[in-house]
Amino acid sequence: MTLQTARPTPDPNPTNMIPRLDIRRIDRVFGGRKVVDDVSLTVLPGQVTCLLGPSGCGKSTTLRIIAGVDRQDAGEIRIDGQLVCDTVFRLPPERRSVGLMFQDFALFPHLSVAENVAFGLTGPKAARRARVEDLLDRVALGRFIDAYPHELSGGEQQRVALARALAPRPKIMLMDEPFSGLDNRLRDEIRDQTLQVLKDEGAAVLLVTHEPDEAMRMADEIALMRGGRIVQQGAPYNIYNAPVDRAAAAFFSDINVIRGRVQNLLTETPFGKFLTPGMADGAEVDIIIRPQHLRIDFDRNGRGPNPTAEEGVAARACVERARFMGSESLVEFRMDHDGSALRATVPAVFLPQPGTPMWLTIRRDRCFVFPREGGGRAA
Ligand SMILES: Nc1ncnc2c1ncn2[C@@H]1O[C@H](COP(=O)(O)OP(=O)(O)OP(=O)(O)O)[C@@H](O)[C@H]1O
Repeated sequence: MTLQTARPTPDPNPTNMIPRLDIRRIDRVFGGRKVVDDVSLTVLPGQVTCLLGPSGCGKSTTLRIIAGVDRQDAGEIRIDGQLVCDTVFRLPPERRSVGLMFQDFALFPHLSVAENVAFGLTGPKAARRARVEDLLDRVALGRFIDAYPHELSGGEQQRVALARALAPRPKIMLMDEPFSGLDNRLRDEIRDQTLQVLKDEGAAVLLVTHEPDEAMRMADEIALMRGGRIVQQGAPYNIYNAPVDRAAAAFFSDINVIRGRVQNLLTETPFGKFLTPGMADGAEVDIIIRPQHLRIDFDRNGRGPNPTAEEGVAARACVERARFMGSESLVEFRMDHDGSALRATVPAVFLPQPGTPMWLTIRRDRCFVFPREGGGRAA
C-alpha cells in the first residue's frame, strides 16, 4: 500500500499543548464493584496512547465512557480543554468529535465502500466526494471505491473502517482491539499502515489492546491497566525497562524469579549480592530477570566461569530442556544451589543435551527487585 503524507504534523514542543483528551479521576461501578477505578490520563494531538491490560480490567468500559455511550459515576472528561461530561453535564456522543473503530469493522453491507466512508460526512457533495477519494487513496483502496464490503478481504475491510472513522476529521480516535480480527500475517503490516494514516491525520488516538506487542509497536505512551486502575503509565521503553511491580514485568514477557532475603540492606543470591535499600532485615524479595538477559557461558563446556567475565558472579545449573522456537532457542535450567528453574533465550540454534552442566550470569542492569507479596515489610 502506498501512503501519501505531508499532513499536519504535531507541535514539536508537546509541553505547550492542551491535551486533546483529558480524563480525570473516572470511576464506573457495576453491581457495587468498581470496574473503572480512579482512572486519569491525557492524550496529546497526534499521539497514540494504548490502554493495555488483561481481559476484564476495564479498558472497554473506559472507552465507552469517553465515547459517550456509557456514563461515569465520578470524574470528568475534557476534549481540547472543553468539558464533555462530568456527573451532571453530558454532551451526546455525536457532538464529541470522536471516531470509533472496533474489532468487528461493522461496515454497512448494503452500502458501497464510498457510501460507507461518506456515511458520517456533511457539507457539499463535491467536498464529501473529495474527502472520500482522498482517504481511500491514502489507505490504498481507491480502486475499490464502488465495491461492496463482502467483496473485500478482512484487511481491506479494516482499512475501509479506518477511512470511515477518520472521514469527519474526529479530534479523537477510539480504537478497541481493531486488529484482533485479522490474520496473523497481515496484522503487523496493517498496524504500521494504520499508524501512518493516524499520524498523518493528527488525531489523538486511544487504542485498547490486551496484547503487549501491539502496544509496544503502536504506542507513544502506554497506560497499563489492572483491576480497573492504571498501575503504570509512560513511554513503552520505560514501562518495559522499569516495571512498577512483578505483574507489570510479567505482562510483557516471560520472567525468571530469583528469591532472596534481605540482610543489612543486601540480598545474597547465587549471582552475587544485590542492593535492596529501604527493605527491612529479613524481608523476602523477588529478583526478576527476563530470559533474554540471562547469559550462558557457552565456551567452557561447564568447566567453570571465565575469570575475566564482567558479568559478576556465575552460578552453575544443568540443562533440563532446550527447544528451538524459530528466531531463538529457549533453554530451561535447573539451578544447582536450590533446584529452582530458570529459562534463558539465545538468538541462535542452541540445543544442548539435557543434563549438560553450564554456568550462568545475569545482566544486573536488567534485574528488577521487588518485595515478595506477603513476604515482609519495607523498612
Ligand atoms: N454493562 C455492564 N454491566 C455489568 N458489568 C459490566 C458491564 N460492562 C462491563 N462490565 C464488567 O466490567 C468489567 C470490565 O469490563 P470491560 O469490558 O471494560 O473489560 P476489558 O478490559 O475491556 O475486557 P476485554 O478485553 O475482555 O473486553 C468486566 O468484569 C465486565 O464483566
